[in-house]
Amino acid sequence: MNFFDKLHDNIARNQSLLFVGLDPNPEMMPERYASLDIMEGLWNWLQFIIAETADYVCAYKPTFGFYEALGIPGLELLHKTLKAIPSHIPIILDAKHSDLNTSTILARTVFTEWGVDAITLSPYTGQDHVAPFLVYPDNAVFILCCTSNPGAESLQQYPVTETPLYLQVVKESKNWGTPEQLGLEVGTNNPEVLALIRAIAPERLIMARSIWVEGSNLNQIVAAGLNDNGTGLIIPVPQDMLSSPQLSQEIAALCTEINECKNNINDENSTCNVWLPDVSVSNIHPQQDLILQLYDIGCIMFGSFVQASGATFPYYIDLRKIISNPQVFNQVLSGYATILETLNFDRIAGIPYGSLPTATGLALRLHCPMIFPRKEVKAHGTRKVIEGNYNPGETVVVVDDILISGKSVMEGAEKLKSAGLNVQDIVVFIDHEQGVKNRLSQHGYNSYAVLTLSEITETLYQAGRINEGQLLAFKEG
Ligand SMILES: O=P(O)(O)OC[C@H]1O[C@H](OP(=O)(O)OP(=O)(O)O)[C@H](O)[C@@H]1O
Ligand SMILES: O=C(O)c1cc(=O)[nH]c(=O)[nH]1
Repeated sequence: MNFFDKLHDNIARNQSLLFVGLDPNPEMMPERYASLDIMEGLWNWLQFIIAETADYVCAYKPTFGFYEALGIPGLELLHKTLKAIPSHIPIILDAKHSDLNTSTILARTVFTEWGVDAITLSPYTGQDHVAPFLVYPDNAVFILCCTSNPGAESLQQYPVTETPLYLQVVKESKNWGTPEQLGLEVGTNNPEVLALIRAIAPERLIMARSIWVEGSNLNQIVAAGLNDNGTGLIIPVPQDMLSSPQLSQEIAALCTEINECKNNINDENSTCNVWLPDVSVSNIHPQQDLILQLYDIGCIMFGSFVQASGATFPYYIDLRKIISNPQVFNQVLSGYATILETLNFDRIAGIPYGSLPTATGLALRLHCPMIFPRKEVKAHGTRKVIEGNYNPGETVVVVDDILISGKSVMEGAEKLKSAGLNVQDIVVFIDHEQGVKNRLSQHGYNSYAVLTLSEITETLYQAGRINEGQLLAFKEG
């Protein structure tokens, strides 16, 4: 089970948004363990914390640095601790790792050997450093975008008047991984900061930190951090509580308090206008995150472009770029897969060249053989029109990236039909609309699209990515 599902199962099972830090910090170890050898004292304390809290948490978060600081016995203690955590509870290793050369090996070690579910990472070394952790589909990362350290403010808030760096980190990191694989670590007790981040990242899981300082308003923090569905936020148990001999009673009470707070907010939908930024959250498209990422990686361009049909449009949609962004590519494949799973077929055919990587990805994801009709037949070699093996009479689903006039998919489908294959269903990522589906239907094809061009343009407009003039350019095509 992937991290996201495991976390949500546990939130539901324990009715808790709380996560507990499992930190063998000798300075915080309660007096009652002081007579023991230090490693034994820390181990007893950690076991006590797990036993007392396992029914009240959604996740555990061991901090790597505390274990490292104890040397070899510390690493042994980490392994014992990881093993002692009940297997249904997800583990977030707090490593804030950002050492480029070691990412690949550390990702493999923590995810495949240590059984860690998620890890915290620093963003400063960019996607290059995060990507090695995201090749494990069942695991996740939390990107540190903001801390409560006073000394960090001059960096985080820079430049004060425009988008401060911490919000830029949020925007940028959204391009690195899917909402299921990439969450945000947010250290603040300021609900305004949390609300600004939530407005930019409505779909991301937020791991709150540093909220338990004097004067914090729990209700405002929870209201600012929850997403539109009243979820998407996990909250730390205060460090002091973990030293208490009555830990289970105290954490149960805190859990109840947070749930009451959450339920009241969700019931009243009482997000407070005083600190909610002026961002419209109504009518958010379920694929908003993906649409914005496609725009941000340059798949949607403005300018005078000649189309395959010979017409000139004031824009061009270039979905070929997705292959260079594995996270985006993966989400695009999921969009297609949701439709393909409802259809019956023996093989998948991609339309060259743009859709060959997509068809390949889908063939691998759905464990289905692939073929493709060639664009041009070679004058050497086998001179085949269709590449790949197939048997006449089989049913083929055709996959292409975009329907503009529908000419390319129909030509491809005709080649497949000439070889004795049945083609009825055509699945594309974007339907340019303008009646092309009807045209395909008149030729006997059912067509399905993950997104329509108008859904994309409306979403980009609402999110402020394109202006009115650009919106009109799309509408008037
Ligand atoms: O509906 P249509 O009017 O046919 O336009 C859409 C087609 O155009 C593009 O391919 P293109 O011809 O640019 O070739 P490529 O994929 O090889 O780059 C795109 O990949 C579609 O297949
Ligand atoms: O050739 C076209 O018409 C065309 C292809 C494509 O990928 N995107 C687009 O906007 N037009």
